[in-house]
Amino acid sequence: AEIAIVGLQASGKTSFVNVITSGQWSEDVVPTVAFNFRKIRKGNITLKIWDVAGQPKFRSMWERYCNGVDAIVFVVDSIDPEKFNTARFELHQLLGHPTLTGVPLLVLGNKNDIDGHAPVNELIKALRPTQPVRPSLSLQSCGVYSTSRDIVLQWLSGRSH
Ligand SMILES: Nc1nc2c(ncn2[C@@H]2O[C@H](COP(=O)(O)OP(=O)(O)OP(=O)(O)O)[C@@H](O)[C@H]2O)c(=O)[nH]1
Ligand SMILES: [Mg+2]
Repeated sequence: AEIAIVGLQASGKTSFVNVITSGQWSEDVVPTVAFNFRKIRKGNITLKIWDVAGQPKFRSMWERYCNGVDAIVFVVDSIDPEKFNTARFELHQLLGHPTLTGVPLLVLGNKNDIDGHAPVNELIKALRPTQPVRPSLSLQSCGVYSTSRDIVLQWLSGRSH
Protein backbone atom coordinates (compact mmCIF):
# COMPACT_ATOMS: atom_id res chain seq x y z
CA ALA A 1 0.00 0.00 0.00
CA GLU A 2 1.12 3.49 -0.70
CA ILE A 3 -0.01 6.22 1.66
CA ALA A 4 0.48 9.97 1.93
CA ILE A 5 0.52 11.68 5.31
CA VAL A 6 -0.43 15.34 5.35
CA GLY A 7 -1.61 17.92 7.90
CA LEU A 8 -0.49 21.23 9.40
CA GLN A 9 3.07 21.67 10.64
CA ALA A 10 3.84 20.23 14.09
CA SER A 11 0.72 18.03 14.08
CA GLY A 12 3.06 15.05 14.53
CA LYS A 13 3.24 13.38 11.10
CA THR A 14 6.95 12.55 11.21
CA SER A 15 6.71 11.38 14.82
CA PHE A 16 3.83 9.12 13.84
CA VAL A 17 5.80 7.66 10.95
CA ASN A 18 8.80 7.11 13.23
CA VAL A 19 6.67 5.16 15.66
CA ILE A 20 5.04 2.96 13.04
CA THR A 21 8.29 2.27 11.20
CA SER A 22 10.76 1.78 14.03
CA GLY A 23 8.51 1.48 17.06
CA GLN A 24 10.61 4.27 18.53
CA TRP A 25 9.31 7.53 19.90
CA SER A 26 11.95 10.19 19.52
CA GLU A 27 11.88 13.74 20.86
CA ASP A 28 14.39 14.67 18.20
CA VAL A 29 12.25 15.59 15.24
CA VAL A 30 12.86 18.55 12.99
CA PRO A 31 10.25 20.19 10.77
CA THR A 32 10.10 18.33 7.49
CA VAL A 33 11.34 20.09 4.36
CA ALA A 34 9.34 19.01 1.31
CA PHE A 35 8.87 15.30 2.23
CA ASN A 36 10.40 12.13 3.65
CA PHE A 37 9.89 8.79 1.95
CA ARG A 38 9.79 5.62 4.06
CA LYS A 39 9.23 2.03 3.15
CA ILE A 40 8.36 -0.64 5.71
CA ARG A 41 7.28 -4.25 5.71
CA LYS A 42 4.54 -5.36 8.06
CA GLY A 43 3.85 -9.07 7.62
CA ASN A 44 3.35 -9.58 3.92
CA ILE A 45 2.47 -5.96 3.26
CA THR A 46 4.90 -3.30 2.15
CA LEU A 47 3.89 0.20 3.12
CA LYS A 48 5.29 3.06 1.10
CA ILE A 49 4.87 6.25 3.06
CA TRP A 50 5.09 9.82 1.84
CA ASP A 51 5.51 11.98 4.95
CA VAL A 52 4.82 15.43 3.54
CA ALA A 53 5.80 18.78 5.07
CA GLY A 54 3.03 20.82 6.70
CA GLN A 55 4.36 24.38 6.76
CA PRO A 56 2.25 26.79 4.65
CA LYS A 57 4.78 27.01 1.82
CA PHE A 58 4.63 23.24 1.27
CA ARG A 59 0.86 22.77 1.34
CA SER A 60 0.38 23.32 -2.37
CA MET A 61 2.42 20.12 -2.88
CA TRP A 62 0.05 17.91 -0.89
CA GLU A 63 -2.16 17.07 -3.85
CA ARG A 64 0.81 15.84 -5.88
CA TYR A 65 1.86 13.38 -3.17
CA CYS A 66 -1.70 12.25 -2.52
CA ASN A 67 -2.40 11.62 -6.18
CA GLY A 68 -2.42 7.87 -6.85
CA VAL A 69 -2.02 6.64 -3.26
CA ASP A 70 -4.19 3.95 -1.67
CA ALA A 71 -5.01 6.12 1.34
CA ILE A 72 -4.55 9.65 2.62
CA VAL A 73 -3.81 10.17 6.30
CA PHE A 74 -4.58 13.66 7.58
CA VAL A 75 -3.04 14.39 10.99
CA VAL A 76 -4.48 17.01 13.34
CA ASP A 77 -3.00 18.24 16.61
CA SER A 78 -5.87 17.50 18.99
CA ILE A 79 -4.53 19.77 21.74
CA ASP A 80 -4.53 22.88 19.58
CA PRO A 81 -8.15 23.94 18.88
CA GLU A 82 -6.97 27.30 17.53
CA LYS A 83 -5.64 25.46 14.49
CA PHE A 84 -8.81 23.46 13.79
CA ASN A 85 -10.21 26.04 11.37
CA THR A 86 -7.00 26.14 9.35
CA ALA A 87 -6.84 22.34 9.41
CA ARG A 88 -10.43 22.12 8.13
CA PHE A 89 -9.70 24.65 5.40
CA GLU A 90 -6.61 22.76 4.20
CA LEU A 91 -8.34 19.39 4.44
CA HIS A 92 -11.28 20.54 2.34
CA GLN A 93 -9.01 22.32 -0.10
CA LEU A 94 -7.15 19.04 -0.60
CA LEU A 95 -10.24 16.86 -0.90
CA GLY A 96 -11.69 19.30 -3.40
CA HIS A 97 -9.16 18.21 -6.03
CA PRO A 98 -11.00 16.07 -8.60
CA THR A 99 -7.91 13.82 -8.82
CA LEU A 100 -8.47 12.71 -5.22
CA THR A 101 -12.13 11.77 -5.52
CA GLY A 102 -12.74 8.41 -3.87
CA VAL A 103 -9.36 8.02 -2.17
CA PRO A 104 -9.87 6.56 1.34
CA LEU A 105 -9.18 9.05 4.11
CA LEU A 106 -8.00 8.48 7.65
CA VAL A 107 -8.06 11.49 9.97
CA LEU A 108 -5.87 11.17 13.04
CA GLY A 109 -6.40 13.34 16.10
CA ASN A 110 -2.84 13.14 17.37
CA LYS A 111 -1.28 13.80 20.81
CA ASN A 112 -4.06 12.10 22.75
CA ASP A 113 -1.48 11.35 25.46
CA ILE A 114 -1.82 14.99 26.55
CA ASP A 115 -4.62 15.98 28.96
CA GLY A 116 -7.29 18.19 27.44
CA HIS A 117 -7.00 16.85 23.90
CA ALA A 118 -10.14 17.13 21.78
CA PRO A 119 -12.05 13.83 21.58
CA VAL A 120 -13.02 12.29 18.26
CA ASN A 121 -16.58 13.70 18.22
CA GLU A 122 -15.24 17.23 18.65
CA LEU A 123 -12.75 16.71 15.82
CA ILE A 124 -15.53 15.50 13.55
CA LYS A 125 -17.55 18.64 14.34
CA ALA A 126 -14.54 20.89 13.81
CA LEU A 127 -13.22 19.30 10.61
CA ARG A 128 -16.39 17.89 9.01
CA PRO A 129 -14.32 15.33 7.08
CA THR A 130 -17.51 13.75 5.69
CA GLN A 131 -17.92 16.60 3.20
CA PRO A 132 -17.47 15.89 0.39
CA VAL A 133 -18.68 12.32 0.87
CA ARG A 134 -15.88 9.75 1.12
CA PRO A 135 -16.49 6.07 0.41
CA SER A 136 -14.03 5.13 3.10
CA LEU A 137 -13.47 7.46 6.01
CA SER A 138 -12.20 6.86 9.49
CA LEU A 139 -11.38 9.28 12.28
CA GLN A 140 -9.24 8.03 15.13
CA SER A 141 -7.50 9.45 18.12
CA CYS A 142 -3.83 8.62 18.58
CA GLY A 143 -0.68 9.63 20.39
CA VAL A 144 2.81 8.41 20.99
CA TYR A 145 1.90 6.17 23.89
CA SER A 146 -1.33 4.88 22.51
CA THR A 147 -2.04 1.45 21.10
CA SER A 148 -4.41 3.02 18.59
CA ARG A 149 -1.43 3.05 16.28
CA ASP A 150 -2.03 -0.67 15.83
CA ILE A 151 -5.62 0.03 14.87
CA VAL A 152 -4.32 2.61 12.43
CA LEU A 153 -1.86 0.17 10.90
CA GLN A 154 -4.65 -2.35 10.49
CA TRP A 155 -6.80 0.24 8.78
CA LEU A 156 -3.94 1.11 6.43
CA SER A 157 -3.17 -2.52 5.66
CA GLY A 158 -6.81 -3.07 4.79
CA ARG A 159 -6.54 -0.35 2.15
CA SER A 160 -3.84 -2.14 0.16
CA HIS A 161 -4.57 -4.22 -2.87
N1 LIG B 1 2.89 14.59 23.37
C1 LIG B 1 3.00 14.31 22.08
N2 LIG B 1 3.81 15.04 21.30
C2 LIG B 1 3.89 14.73 20.00
C3 LIG B 1 3.15 13.65 19.42
N3 LIG B 1 3.46 13.58 18.11
C4 LIG B 1 4.32 14.59 17.87
N4 LIG B 1 4.61 15.28 18.99
C5 LIG B 1 5.50 16.46 19.10
O1 LIG B 1 5.01 17.47 18.21
C6 LIG B 1 6.10 18.18 17.62
C7 LIG B 1 6.01 18.16 16.09
O2 LIG B 1 6.18 16.83 15.62
P1 LIG B 1 6.58 16.46 14.11
O3 LIG B 1 6.44 14.99 14.02
O4 LIG B 1 7.84 17.08 13.70
O5 LIG B 1 5.39 17.19 13.31
P2 LIG B 1 5.16 17.23 11.72
O6 LIG B 1 3.68 17.15 11.53
O7 LIG B 1 5.97 16.20 11.05
O8 LIG B 1 5.66 18.70 11.32
P3 LIG B 1 6.14 19.21 9.84
O9 LIG B 1 7.14 18.23 9.36
O10 LIG B 1 6.70 20.58 10.04
O11 LIG B 1 4.91 19.26 8.98
C8 LIG B 1 7.38 17.53 18.15
O12 LIG B 1 7.86 18.30 19.23
C9 LIG B 1 6.91 16.16 18.61
O13 LIG B 1 7.71 15.67 19.64
C10 LIG B 1 2.29 12.88 20.29
O14 LIG B 1 1.59 11.93 19.89
N5 LIG B 1 2.27 13.26 21.60
MG1 LIG C 1 7.38 16.25 9.58
